Amino acid sequence: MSRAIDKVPHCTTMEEVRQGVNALDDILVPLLVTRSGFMTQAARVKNDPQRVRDEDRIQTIVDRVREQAAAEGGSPELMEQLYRAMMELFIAYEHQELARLRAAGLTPKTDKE
Ligand SMILES: C=C(O[C@@H]1C=C(C(=O)O)C=C[C@H]1O)C(=O)O
Repeated sequence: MSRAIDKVPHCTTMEEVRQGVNALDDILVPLLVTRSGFMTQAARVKNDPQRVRDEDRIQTIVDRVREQAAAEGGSPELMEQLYRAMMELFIAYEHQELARLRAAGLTPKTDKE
């Protein structure tokens, strides 16, 4: 048994709490930057603003992370809310990246590929 929730120590001061949060942010931020890099890849591969938002894929991810959160002893509801909010921001970023790539010379698709 090594669930993520079991790795949280009992804290007695806010210094301890914030030290723990900072240590996790040091891991999370680089991962989120890498995730954003995949949005740039998605923007180029899709090359179509109408394909940026993909509701089926969003639902697949929500189902996955709910299950993962539960297995790690966390709240599926919280994980779904976090992921839905995060994906909205990544979708906006993907649109921004597609516009940037097109301004830099990516040719818009002429037909469905
Ligand atoms: C990266 C994609 O584009 C969008 C962003 C997603 C994400 O943040 O994971 C998921 C679905 C899409 O709405 C994708 O289609 O996979």
